Amino acid sequence: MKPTILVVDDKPNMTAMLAKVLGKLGRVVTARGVRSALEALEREPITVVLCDLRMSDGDGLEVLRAVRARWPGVPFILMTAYATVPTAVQAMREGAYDYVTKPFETDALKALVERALAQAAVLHESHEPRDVDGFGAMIGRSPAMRRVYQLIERVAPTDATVLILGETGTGKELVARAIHERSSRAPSRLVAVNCAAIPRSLIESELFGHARGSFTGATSDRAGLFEEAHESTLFLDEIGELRPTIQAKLTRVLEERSVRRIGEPRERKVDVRVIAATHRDVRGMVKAGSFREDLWFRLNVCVLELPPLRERAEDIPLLAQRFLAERAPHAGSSATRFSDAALSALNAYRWPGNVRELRSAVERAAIIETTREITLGSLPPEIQGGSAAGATGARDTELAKLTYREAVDASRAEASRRYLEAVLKRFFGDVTAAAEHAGIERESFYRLLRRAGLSADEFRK
Ligand SMILES: Nc1ncnc2c1ncn2[C@@H]1O[C@H](COP(=O)(O)OP(=O)(O)OP(=O)(O)O)[C@@H](O)[C@H]1O
Repeated sequence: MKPTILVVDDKPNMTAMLAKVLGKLGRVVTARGVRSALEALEREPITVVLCDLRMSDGDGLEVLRAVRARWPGVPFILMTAYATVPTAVQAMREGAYDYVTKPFETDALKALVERALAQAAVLHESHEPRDVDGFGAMIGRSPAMRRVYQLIERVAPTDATVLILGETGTGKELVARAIHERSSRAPSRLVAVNCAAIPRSLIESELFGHARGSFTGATSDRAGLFEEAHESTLFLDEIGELRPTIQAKLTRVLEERSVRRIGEPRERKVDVRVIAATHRDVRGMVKAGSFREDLWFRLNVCVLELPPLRERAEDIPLLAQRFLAERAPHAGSSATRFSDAALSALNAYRWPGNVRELRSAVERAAIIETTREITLGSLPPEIQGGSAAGATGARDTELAKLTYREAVDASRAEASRRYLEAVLKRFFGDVTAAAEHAGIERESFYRLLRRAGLSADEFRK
């Protein structure tokens, strides 16, 4: 549902200007005074109110009081001249979301309204969640996931920058796609980039583009991903991996809404909605000085946190069942359900690789299993855990059910995971050092980690 912004001012040129500026963020409804503002609030659902203080038929504070009393979830922003700032402070005490002093910068006002819209989305989330099993490609019916779905619905139609936080494999990319698909930018392709997978020396040119000859290897002019995502959405995954210099440049692009290719003096306007994601603790990084505070302020307009799978264990059987139903036919398996022991092992496991790890565990089990029921023995050893049936003896009989190729592939995957864990442990989660030691490119190392459902973070603690 598109958010509705109510703009209240008795000067027609002001309402017209604001309607134009805020039109990108949602539907704008205008009112010329206190009475017509209250009528609009009665008439239709309003998401955010932006209201002048002094109007010919009364005072903005009257509107504020009515909003606080009857629509308490609707953020209220007061517009005021410098001379009346004490009244604005009074308005804040009475529960206004914020105030702006006239004359104001339109960009700053837009950013403020965006924040208020995001706040309205968060408040809305506390309303009764609908009873659903999933949302688009996302599966899950836990209250935590239903809140995520509601937030997606609320922020999608706004142009607000969104930051998605969550451990590896929690579905950050799925969320980014869901937001894009529900936005007015959906007809254009979402441009996605994993910042950790691009070599450090290339990331600046990859994002912002370059002019021919601007560095060795720049043999032709090249547009960056920001330009490629013009009029669409740019998904910046693993944003916590960006170096401070790139963070600074990114902040500037978000502020100015224009990019400068490396080696080019001119600015190019871009209309891009940014959705960023990271599995890192950015708040901690800001405190530690490794993530720029100004970029954090730009990104935290709307923060969407995805819970780790172990904190929404009620979703595990549902996810496992769906993944099995999807996979079994392709794997030539007749398995349609899980044994009780297998289900309780799935429920008890910690899932450091979250949904991605669950999906690959189920897919692997579907290949191994020859009966109609996935048994404990078909699950990866770390998931079988300490349970007696999961002891090595049982594994050999399971192994014997496989073809040679399946058995070797499964052991290779296991050996790879054990090796990755061991080197990450040795280098305390420092991927660059671990990859160098392993003799593998950093990007390939990340790919292997993903495949194994591992996160370097686990080893940093
Ligand atoms: N709620 C969910 N329902 C169904 N599938 C999911 C869900 N969450 C994640 N997945 C699946 O898990 C895998 C990982 O998801 P995704 O790539 O979105 O995670 P991520 O958080 O972006 O991971 P990373 O931080 O490693 O990039 C994908 O195969 C995705 O389809």
